[in-house]
Amino acid sequence: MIPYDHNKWKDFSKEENQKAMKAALEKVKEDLGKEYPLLIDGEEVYTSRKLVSYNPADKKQVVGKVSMADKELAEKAINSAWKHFETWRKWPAESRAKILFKAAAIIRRRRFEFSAAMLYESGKNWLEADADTAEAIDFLEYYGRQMLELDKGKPVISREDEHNEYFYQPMGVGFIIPPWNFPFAIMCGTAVAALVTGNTVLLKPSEKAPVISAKFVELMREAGLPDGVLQFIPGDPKEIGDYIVDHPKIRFINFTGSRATGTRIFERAAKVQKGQKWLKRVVAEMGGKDTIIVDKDADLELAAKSIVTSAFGFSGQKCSACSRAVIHQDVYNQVLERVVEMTKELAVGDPAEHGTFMGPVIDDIQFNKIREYIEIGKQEGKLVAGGEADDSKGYFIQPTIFADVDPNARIMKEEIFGPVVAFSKAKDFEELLEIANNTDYGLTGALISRNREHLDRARRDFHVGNLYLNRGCTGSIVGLQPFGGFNMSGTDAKAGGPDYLLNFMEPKTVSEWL
Ligand SMILES: NC(=O)c1ccc[n+]([C@@H]2O[C@H](COP(=O)([O-])OP(=O)(O)OC[C@H]3O[C@@H](n4cnc5c(N)ncnc54)[C@H](O)[C@@H]3O)[C@@H](O)[C@H]2O)c1
Ligand SMILES: N[C@@H](CCC=O)C(=O)O
Repeated sequence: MIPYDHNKWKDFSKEENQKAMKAALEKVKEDLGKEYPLLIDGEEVYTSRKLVSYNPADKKQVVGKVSMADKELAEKAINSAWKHFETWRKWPAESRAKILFKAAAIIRRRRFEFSAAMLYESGKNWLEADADTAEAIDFLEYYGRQMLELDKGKPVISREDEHNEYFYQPMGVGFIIPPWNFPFAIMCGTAVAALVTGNTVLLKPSEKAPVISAKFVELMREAGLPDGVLQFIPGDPKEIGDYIVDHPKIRFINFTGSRATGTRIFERAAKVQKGQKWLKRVVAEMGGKDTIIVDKDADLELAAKSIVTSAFGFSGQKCSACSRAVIHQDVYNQVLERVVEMTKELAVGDPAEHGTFMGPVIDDIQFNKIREYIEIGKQEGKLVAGGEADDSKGYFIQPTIFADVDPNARIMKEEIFGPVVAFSKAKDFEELLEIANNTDYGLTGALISRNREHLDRARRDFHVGNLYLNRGCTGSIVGLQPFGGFNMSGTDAKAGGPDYLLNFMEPKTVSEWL
């Protein structure tokens, strides 16, 4: 087998890629408004209640309608998943991995189509959508190979008359709860990690991006995933979320999303329910309040570029987004001016247009929340760019910068999840680090510096799960930068890393007296 290699992003300066993307956007347009079923026990189920998915760049355009599960259907899905666990867990690891490799191959052949579907549903621009599709392929290829390795177990010591073994086995039925912002990559990665390890799962997609999940389910079936292994149960999280999390027959939960939902799930899952025979395992990857710090001797052009791309890529709707820029006082004005200059050049508009840097935010809820934070920002700092918002057609917010913000201000501490970055000044490197570490979170961060001693200090003392030196703080790649954060950013499961699959397996020791 060829070794794992990260899928390179498409170069949209090439005419062939531009043509392919335009053709895919036209093709996918024909599918807009289509209805998608649930998948329970291998059967497609259409229900009368639907999640209606709208294009955030054109809120009248319906992307698709996805059937909704209720508690009764969720119960059916749990029972079916246990039934099929009995066969799936015995499949050879290699056969399970081959389904992932096949799925990756199908996506590669239809790459632009998946990206186009995501663009309509989530408002990602061409490059962000392509990177999301590439990451989904990476997860499939990487986890498939990781499983083949894990299947060998780990060596333990035997004795003369005693043979000892240590290996990993699947756990049972898992509940997969992805966010909407990496609607393909994270949804696919969190699901297939649990599947390739031999578990059966219930996948409840985000209500804000159910269509791309429905397409993923079609894809996995096409790739040969047997019936009943993946139960697809979109629905209202308020109606079925707690019910499934609390259910005594759920063995583990793989959640990615906000701190509020993650901590709720973590607490509820800790309670042992009547009839429950295990302690539930919970992976909860949550939010961030990520900082780029700039040292006095830094490459200032690199600093400005890193801040702009990390703060405003995909309208700041990444858990890794730079929402705080903390700059050494000696270079503060220069960096701020350059960032404002670059920001004013960003193309904001319809993501379907080639060349758009920033599309809309996902929906009215996020739109209103971000606008509220912009108002708070006006009290807490000096608005030096953006601040305007327009929801007449889609949910557009201009890239926004606040200067001279106190390190303890709300916009410096709370996750906004939108195109808003706050600037603070620090007197020396100690203070840069101190401010960087002053939130409840600990997901990503970056230091721009030419000082080797400071780079080494940051490596040890900048308390984030993903630290970047002399580059921006977004854009982790499967197998290259395993991803996950400290503190209130979650359980640090490190998606796309060599330890991730262990979250969905239990190690077993077998000792035989000879
Ligand atoms: N750390 C990471 O790797 C990572 C990656 C992507 C996004 N995020 C974070 O995710 C958040 C944005 O995503 P979001 O808006 O989809 O988050 P969210 O918490 O609103 O929703 C996440 C998922 O949880 C579900 N959910 C909501 N209530 C539930 C309940 N009671 N029981 C079960 N499921 C429930 C939702 O339907 C959705 O599928 C941000 O905070 C972002 O930082 C983190
Ligand atoms: N892994 C992504 C962030 C995922 C969260 O939104 C990045 O590194 O930018």
